[in-house]
Amino acid sequence: MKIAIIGAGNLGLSIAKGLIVNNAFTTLYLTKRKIEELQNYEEYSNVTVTKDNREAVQNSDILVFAVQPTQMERILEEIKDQLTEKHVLISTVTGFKIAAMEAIVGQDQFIVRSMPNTAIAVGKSMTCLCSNEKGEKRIAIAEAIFNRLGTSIIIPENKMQAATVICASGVAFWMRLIRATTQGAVQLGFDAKDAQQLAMQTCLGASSLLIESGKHPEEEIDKVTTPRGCTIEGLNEMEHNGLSSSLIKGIQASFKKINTITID
Ligand SMILES: NC(=O)C1=CN([C@@H]2O[C@H](COP(=O)(O)OP(=O)(O)OC[C@H]3O[C@@H](n4cnc5c(N)ncnc54)[C@H](O)[C@@H]3O)[C@@H](O)[C@H]2O)C=CC1
Ligand SMILES: O=C(O)[C@@H]1CCC=N1
Repeated sequence: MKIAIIGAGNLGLSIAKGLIVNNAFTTLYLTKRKIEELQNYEEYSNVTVTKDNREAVQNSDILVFAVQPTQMERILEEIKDQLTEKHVLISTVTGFKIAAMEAIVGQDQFIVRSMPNTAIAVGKSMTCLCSNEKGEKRIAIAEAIFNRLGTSIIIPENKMQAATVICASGVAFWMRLIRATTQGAVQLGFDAKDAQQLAMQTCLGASSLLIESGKHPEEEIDKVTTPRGCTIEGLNEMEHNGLSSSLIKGIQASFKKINTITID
């Protein structure tokens, strides 16, 4: 596959790392305004680093757009006359709807909207996908890419905003929970390194239990909470202080914010 990542910033480079580690491309173009920051990638013989989006589009089939929402319109305008039947456009751009892309490049393009997360760098992204009508014929290509770099599901476009919060912002939410657990472990006497390892691996174990068993979290919680034991004591104290409520309110705030970020 000849892939171009238009906008090799935080997410674009995470995708590039995942593609490189998994050897999942024939050629890879990385574009960015300040390409000096991408020097490390020039050592790969099949990776090209350039400021020239048009060169990247001309020499690639799969175009992954990973620019800020306010940059997307200009970039689509810049490359639209180069699009041919070989191209599949995969946008990761938050809040930028398929109709807005079609308004610029036309409906007769294979358009996929995706919402991956930065765990794509280590092949563990939860990615949500949807497409325009024409894109339905090639969404399988996007699925193949994202399944190689994690797990993907196809959802209706009207759920992409929610998917952004849960999957993309979600990485930051879980990181903060791991960080807070680490701080607690340090207070209980572990050094910082051990504390983080305990927090990370316990998080991975909890998640793996659910993924492999298909069970509800409360069923697993019941197995841990000894009556009158320390776990229920801690859990109830957390809930009295608003743990679940705080998370849910944060998710709502994040969701509402997306309505404004293409306008700022
Ligand atoms: N960071 C994340 O975890 C996620 C981000 N997203 C979305 O992906 C998009 C990118 O996000 P980030 O990587 O965080 O942003 P970023 O700001 O780190 O990356 C954007 C990149 O685009 C480059 N760029 C700007 N104008 C350009 C142009 N004309 N041609 C080529 N490159 C250009 C910038 O130099 C920058 O490196 C955003 O729309 C964001 O909402 C979606 C899911 C997760
Ligand atoms: O924070 C943001 O706006 C972007 C979208 C999801 C992750 N990062």
